[in-house]
Amino acid sequence: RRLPNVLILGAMKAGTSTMMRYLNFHPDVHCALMEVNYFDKDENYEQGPEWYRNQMPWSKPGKIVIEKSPAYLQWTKKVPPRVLAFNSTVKLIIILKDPLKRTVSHYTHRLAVNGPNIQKFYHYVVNSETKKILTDSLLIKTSMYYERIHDWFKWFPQKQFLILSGEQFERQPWQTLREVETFLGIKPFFRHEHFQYNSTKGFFCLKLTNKTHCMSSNKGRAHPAIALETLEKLQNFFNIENQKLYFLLNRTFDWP
Ligand SMILES: Nc1ncnc2c1ncn2[C@@H]1O[C@H](COP(=O)(O)OS(=O)(=O)O)[C@@H](OP(=O)(O)O)[C@H]1O
Repeated sequence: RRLPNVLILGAMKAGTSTMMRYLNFHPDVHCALMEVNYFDKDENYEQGPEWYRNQMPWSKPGKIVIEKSPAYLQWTKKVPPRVLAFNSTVKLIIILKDPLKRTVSHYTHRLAVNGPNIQKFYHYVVNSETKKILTDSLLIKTSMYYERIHDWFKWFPQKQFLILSGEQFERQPWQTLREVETFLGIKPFFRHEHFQYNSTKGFFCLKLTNKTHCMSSNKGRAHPAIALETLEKLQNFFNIENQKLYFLLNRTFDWP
């Protein structure tokens, strides 16, 4: 077992599990298929690097080992200095998706995990007294990409990051995977003809041999209807956040 030389930091609900599932088929890659949460959870970090290594898959020398824990793009004060102390040359991948859609997906995830009796979406994202956006709520904090990535850029040079569009990954996974292959310096493996659109799921599935690999039913869930007023309020908030992100990265994404 070898320690990872690539981390997928997040964002939670931006397509990170699908990315890991696909990359694990690449002959030069081994992926840890569980989220290890080594750098964010103190009780794991305190176990030390040997513990971390033992959570990794078996791997052959010279291959790429990838771990992903989307919490690494949530706890961005604590995690980056720990990662720097671990490996200053580690490659870092981030997938971003329209922050409004990501926030609703995050809430949908909570509904699925905790049941229908949790608070309404509005109460997770807006302070009902001040009517201000709850920037400390994990649902919002995770979608504040400018802040999260800016925190990471304090510790690692930009050239160590690959920042991907979750929308492009959904529409043309073969293209996004080619970007990853180039970034990792591994041979091109995934091709357009390996992907079949599944109209029931509403997503592409990977077909390498005669077996088709679709994500399970907890990926690509139907989202609950959210009041238009709440969505507009959030969109106004994210418009400003997104502009800051575009300036930081010197590129735009196709979000409204
Ligand atoms: N091929 C394929 N199949 C199914 N789902 C796909 C796929 N590609 C991307 N997605 C999107 O991935 C979203 C879940 O993101 P993550 O895997 O990052 O979630 S998690 O953080 O690991 O819980 C998931 O979000 P929801 O639609 O809210 O379930 C999908 O939008």
